[in-house]
Amino acid sequence: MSWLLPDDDDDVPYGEYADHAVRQRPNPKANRPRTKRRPEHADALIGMVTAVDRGRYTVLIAAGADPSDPAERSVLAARARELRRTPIVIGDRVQLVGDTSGAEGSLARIVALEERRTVLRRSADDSDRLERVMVANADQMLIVVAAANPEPRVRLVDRYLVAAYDAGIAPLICITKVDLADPEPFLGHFAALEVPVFRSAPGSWPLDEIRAALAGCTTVFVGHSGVGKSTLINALVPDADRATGHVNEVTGRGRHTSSSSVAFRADTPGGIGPDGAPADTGWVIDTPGVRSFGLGHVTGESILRGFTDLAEIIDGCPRGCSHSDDAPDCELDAAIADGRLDAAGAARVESLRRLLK
Ligand SMILES: Nc1nc2c(ncn2[C@@H]2O[C@H](COP(=O)(O)OP(=O)(O)OP(=O)(O)O)[C@@H](O)[C@H]2O)c(=O)[nH]1
Ligand SMILES: [Zn+2]
Repeated sequence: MSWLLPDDDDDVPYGEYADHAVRQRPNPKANRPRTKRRPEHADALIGMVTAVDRGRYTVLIAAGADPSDPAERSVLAARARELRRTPIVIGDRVQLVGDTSGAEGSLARIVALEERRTVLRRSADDSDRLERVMVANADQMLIVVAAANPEPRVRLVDRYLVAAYDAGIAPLICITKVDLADPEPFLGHFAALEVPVFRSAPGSWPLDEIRAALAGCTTVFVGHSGVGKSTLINALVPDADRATGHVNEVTGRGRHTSSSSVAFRADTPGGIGPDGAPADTGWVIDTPGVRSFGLGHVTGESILRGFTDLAEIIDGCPRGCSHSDDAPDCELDAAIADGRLDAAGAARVESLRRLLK
């Protein structure tokens, strides 16, 4: 598929993602008892990667995960040689052996990767079919966009939405700086998608609403530099200490004030997780390296995953239908014409077609 030019801004190189560009396929062996597959790692502990820095992984071992030491702790780890070509990213669940005490100077070893629930990917640019894994196991993507300064762009938000739908991650939008401009005309472009929207301004930050949405989930925050993403994360996670920058008056861009992806635990007091169980925390993943996504690896099929409500109609399309405006005999057109889709449904088709372009 074709895409407009990728974003104009300077992206940090993705050294930390550049391990090896392979699509992770569900591992058919993942459900077998671990002892059968890797007898030598039968007593491995499972932890979650919360930070990656030059070949060293910070892995959180949850309270109770280790019968011999039930305390929660962060452990520094290196990857085992056999995993050399496997990308390990923030959010990955990994098996750890070796010194998992987390003591000063200790180093554990990552010997295996658990199956991923979701994978957020990017390509270097839109013509690149190779993909890099950016974040694993995120449930949601919070797209942070400013009502002004920098000026919001529909196309950029569309691109984030495409990346989210492709990954099987539910999108949310937080529009900041609504003190500077009326956000509604911009938000109108996304109304048909029914993405939850939070409106934010100094003094009226929608922190309680955002916390409620974060509870029990892993949410990756994305946004153009200068939109106020770090300001928001600092408010949600007081000890995150994300550096906030200033928007350059001339270019409207922010400085790249933070440079590595990190997962933070946000308190979500009284929250309810997606499974209906009480959840007093949620994970926030900040991705400063991601100013734009190369979407060369994305297919129309994968975007359609975000439009399950249209799936039944699309089943009636001719084989190989692109579902675009000019696709002959696309069933979506028929459904609009005969009233199976109402005005809201038609608007949703229009949004889908914009994303498919
Ligand atoms: N007027 C207004 N300014 C805001 C708002 N939110 C953040 N800012 C300001 O916008 C500037 C950029 O905010 P940051 O939080 O550093 O933006 P960022 O998206 O994290 O940018 P990078 O750190 O470059 O990735 C700072 O000067 C903030 O104080 C808002 O709701 N209204
Ligand atoms: Zn079609």
